Amino acid sequence: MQIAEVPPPLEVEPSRRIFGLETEFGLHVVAPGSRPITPEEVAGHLFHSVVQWGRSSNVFLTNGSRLYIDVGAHPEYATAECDTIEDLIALDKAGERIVQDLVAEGEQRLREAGVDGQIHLYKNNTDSAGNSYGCHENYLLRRRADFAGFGRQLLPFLVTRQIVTGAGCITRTPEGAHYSFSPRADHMWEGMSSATTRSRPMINTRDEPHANAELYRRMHVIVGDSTMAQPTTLLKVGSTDLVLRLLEARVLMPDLTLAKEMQAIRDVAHDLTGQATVELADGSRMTAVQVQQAFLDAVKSHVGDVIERTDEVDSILDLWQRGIDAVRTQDFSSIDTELDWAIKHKLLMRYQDKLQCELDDPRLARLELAYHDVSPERGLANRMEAQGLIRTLVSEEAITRAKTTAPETTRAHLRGRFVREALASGRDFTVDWVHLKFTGQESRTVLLKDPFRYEDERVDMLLGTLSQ
Ligand SMILES: Nc1ncnc2c1ncn2[C@@H]1O[C@H](COP(=O)(O)OP(=O)(O)OP(=O)(O)O)[C@@H](O)[C@H]1O
Ligand SMILES: [Mg+2]
Repeated sequence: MQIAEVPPPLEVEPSRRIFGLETEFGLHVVAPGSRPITPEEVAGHLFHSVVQWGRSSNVFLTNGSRLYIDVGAHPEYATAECDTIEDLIALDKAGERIVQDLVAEGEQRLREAGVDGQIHLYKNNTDSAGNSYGCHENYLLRRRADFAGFGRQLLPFLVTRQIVTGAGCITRTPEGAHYSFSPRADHMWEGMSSATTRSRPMINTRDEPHANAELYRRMHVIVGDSTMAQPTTLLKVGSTDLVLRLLEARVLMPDLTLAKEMQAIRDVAHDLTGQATVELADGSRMTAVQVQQAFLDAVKSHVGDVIERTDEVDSILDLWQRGIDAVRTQDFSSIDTELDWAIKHKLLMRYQDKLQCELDDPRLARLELAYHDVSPERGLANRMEAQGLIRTLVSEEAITRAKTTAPETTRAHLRGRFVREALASGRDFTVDWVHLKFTGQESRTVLLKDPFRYEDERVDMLLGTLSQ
């Protein structure tokens, strides 16, 4: 394999970061009276058109993102590298639209195969069989960072951030049902490790930076819930980014190391009052509200020095504080159009009241599921957004553009251009996060080790060969 010479990395401001979100979607068919049908068969029909143009069920799109079928027949969409949270939200929402666009043809092909059914795609974290699937967050870090130390300091933050950024869920137990902050919390097995399947950790430490490994690492956070409401995504990624910025600047942070992370994440999830305490390594106890407030205070005290004040930083801090206050005061009205768990809680309480039923009533379970349906018509979150009941941060035009166009200020721009022009030319090609190549012996592989570089002569030359 010939590899074109790699240019030196760009000098970028230390505050610039690359973000990416990976989402696994739940796939479900409603086909009463039909023959048995496996998830693999449904996934095959759903991805038929993708395989037609991409010759694989694992493709990169013109928006720089990756779309594929993961184990367990879950469609997965991994956003392209973004260097702003606004781009990330637009690309994340674009992913919902992209998978939903496959549904009509998938249903048509199902009918041809003798199954008259509706395909539903859910951006949620558990299925009815109790399996859990995730939304993974990726944050670029500088290599000199003390990765393990950062992870340890980040864990108390990740364990407790669910009180603001959780998706909310009805938890059923032998003693009855209750509402919890996070559907993902019960499915985490350990704090940090390099395995995702065997023992599901909150931070995956596998060292695969998808970038120049001498300069960068990728923090792969797998404890988060999939978020529907755009402000929840902003807060989830934005607050984590701000805490990482403090760690990178090595400012003194309170030591909130937890004694038992797994116990803590479950206790916090199941206590909507925010009063349950977690045990710290030094034997003291704090509530989740106090832990989150300590992180928020640390961040606030460095706005103006370590953290540059921007409108976005202000809106993250404002929502973060309102979220904590809502749990502390048990008055959720100031966040119930912005934070998923509170939006869903309000919706479910209203229907429970109307139906005069218990919380474990199947009609409420259906409502909860419908919240996560990515269909614009059937999905409740989407319909609530359209009615102004859920706040949005990016325009529908920006989301539509993000379905086909990559962010302009990261490596994804080069990948998007390459995929677009290669598809138009009909030449076979292979692409991943760091490589671009036309298939064939004579073609060079372009190695894109710098995720911040969005212009590159080698890519121009490679694409120039198309017109020769
Ligand atoms: N250098 C980087 N820093 C941070 N995020 C990155 C970087 N390069 C790529 N990403 C993001 O990481 C995510 C990678 O998703 P993908 O599902 O392909 O990866 P993976 O976690 O490596 O693998 P898998 O899911 O197959 O185990 C994407 O969202 C992408 O935008
Ligand atoms: Mg992945």
